[in-house]
Amino acid sequence: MPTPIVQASGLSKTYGSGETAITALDDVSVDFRAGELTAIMGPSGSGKSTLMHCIAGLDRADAGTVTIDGVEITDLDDRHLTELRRDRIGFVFQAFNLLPVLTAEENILLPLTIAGREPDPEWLEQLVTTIGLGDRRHHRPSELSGGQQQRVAVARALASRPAVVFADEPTGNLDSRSSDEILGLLRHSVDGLGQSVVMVTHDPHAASFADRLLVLKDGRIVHDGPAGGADDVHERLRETSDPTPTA
Ligand SMILES: Nc1ncnc2c1ncn2[C@@H]1O[C@H](COP(=O)(O)OP(=O)(O)OP(=O)(O)O)[C@@H](O)[C@H]1O
Repeated sequence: MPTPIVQASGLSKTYGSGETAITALDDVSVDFRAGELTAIMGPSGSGKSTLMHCIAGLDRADAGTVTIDGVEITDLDDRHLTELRRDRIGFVFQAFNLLPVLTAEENILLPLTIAGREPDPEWLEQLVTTIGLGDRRHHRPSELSGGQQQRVAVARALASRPAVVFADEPTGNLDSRSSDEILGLLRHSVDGLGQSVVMVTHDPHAASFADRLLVLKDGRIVHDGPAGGADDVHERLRETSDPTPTA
């Protein structure tokens, strides 16, 4: 078995203290393999964002360890953690977070520009071709549709050829057609470009694009298996939800 690209072990995180304390993560251990698209689902408040933020080095867990691409991030100081995030991790959020004064292509290159790194021209061309913007690569975000803006955000996340891309509700702001384009793009980034993606979503249809489905509940993983189709995802969510109260 190849070494996982992300390994999390014994992650726990509690917000607040005393009677009002909330356990957002309760001793979670999970590995993410390279070359896979994983969907993380679960009810509101089940700990999805907290898990993603802790494994992506955006937040620190109270206990446990996280290793990304062979580097244990738990021990890194803030400066090295920032560098690792910049160089080895791609992020896609629900809000596209593009800089309005830059063109699409400049936005894609921004993380490399900030890092003082030269883009790999072949990779850049492949990305721009993949997101299918054509001449619009020189347009500003305000001149692009929401779906096009998110395609730019996906290309930006992939620009540094990261070890892993974390996507938090990447289709939350999009209509169904644009959503499918973004999900197809994330799928292609895995199948065609050899990338690894971990995606938080509320949408069973979005999760059906994944290879693997994790379901969280009360800060614990209650299901881990192949994603299957949207009906299978619905069924896994039903199985892991609270039983309907019978009065
Ligand atoms: N900064 C915070 N301060 C206090 N409690 C928090 C904080 N962030 C999250 N929580 C709590 O931790 C628990 C897990 O939150 P988290 O945002 O990880 O859940 P989620 O599954 O991503 O929810 P959603 O689907 O609504 O985004 C929730 O009970 C939430 O209220």
